[in-house]
Formats: sequence, structure tokens, C-alpha cells
Amino acid sequence: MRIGQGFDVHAFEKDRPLMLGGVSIPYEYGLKGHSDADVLLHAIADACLGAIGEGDIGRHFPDTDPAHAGADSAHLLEEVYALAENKGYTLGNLDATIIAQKPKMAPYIVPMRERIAELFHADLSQVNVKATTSERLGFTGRGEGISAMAVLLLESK
Ligand SMILES: Nc1ccn([C@@H]2O[C@H](COP(=O)(O)O)[C@@H](O)[C@H]2O)c(=O)n1
Ligand SMILES: C[C@@]1(CO)OP(=O)(O)OP(=O)(O)OC[C@H]1O
Repeated sequence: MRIGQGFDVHAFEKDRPLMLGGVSIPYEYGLKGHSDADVLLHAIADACLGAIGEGDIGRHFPDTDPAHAGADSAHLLEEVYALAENKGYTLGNLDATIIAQKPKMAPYIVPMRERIAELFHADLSQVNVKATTSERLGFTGRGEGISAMAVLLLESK
């Protein structure tokens, strides 16, 4: 059994789609990044890489590589999980938290869980996603961006 944790932050930017957990969320801002900037999937990918002792997503998908420009983070996560599967692991469960003052995530939590479960070839019950504001404190509280954290457990197949 292996455990990993991940954390990521992206700033808001005008005229970008907001992608979170592989789901497109209607909002006046998207997140700035080299890829689609899906901060939740990045935190989950880092948790998975951490669990198998394989560094972080910046090492596997450098933001200096034009091949990853505008990348769909769902595909990056699929590649990361394939590494874990090739090492003989399968997802036990994962738990993630989105820290965002706005927008309201509640309507999108189940679609995010469904998409993440699909990427891990897992059951919905193995994936939990939560959201919290930071009570208007700090950069997330001022609405400057979104952060996400994730922890996951891998089990031997
Ligand atoms: N962007 C967000 C933030 C929070 N929620 C939901 O609201 C609940 C209360 O949040 P507090 O930060 O005030 O504790 C939280 O438990 C989430 O269910 C949300 O949907 N979207
Ligand atoms: C995903 C990658 C690669 O496109 O770029 P970003 O979208 O900027 O994301 P970040 O979490 O800053 O780092 C990982 C990157 O290398």
C-alpha cells in the first residue's frame, strides 16, 4: 500500500475556460497555465506520482515543452496513473479539496467525481471531492485564483 499527497495553485485569467476535475465550469474567469490549468487534476496527479515515488508533474510534463501547451490535464493524469498501474498498483481511494471563494462548486462535485473515477478505472465510491472557501482570507479569499489538495492511497493489484 502506498500513500501520496498533492497540492497546486493557479491564478485566474480572463477569457479562458475554467476546467476543474476534468469538468468545464461556467465562470467569468478560467485558470492561467501552460496546460488547461486544471488545478484539481494536477493536485491528484502529484498525489499519484508521490505515492509511487516518481516526483511531480512538472518533471514528467515540463512547462517548457510545447507538446504540453494547452494540454488536457485528464490525459496527463491518465499517463500518470498508467505509470502506477505498470508498477502493479490500483487506486484504493482518493480524497481532494478545492479551495475557491467562487464559483460555487456544489453543482459540479458529482460530475467531477464521475470523471476522476473514469480516469482511474474506479468506482464513484472510491473518489471524494470537497470544496471550501477560505473565508475571504488570502489569495483564494480575494478571488485571485484556486488551489487544490489531494491525498490518495494505492493498493497492490
Ligand atoms: N467554492 C465553493 C466553496 C464552498 N462550497 C460549499 O460550501 C460549503 C461551505 O463552505 P465554507 O468555506 O463556508 O465552509 C462547503 O462545505 C461546500 O459544500 C462550494 O460549493 N463551492
Ligand atoms: C501541467 C504543466 C505542463 O503543461 O503546466 P501548467 O498547466 O502550467 O501546470 P503546473 O501545475 O504549473 O505545472 C505542471 C506543468 O508542467
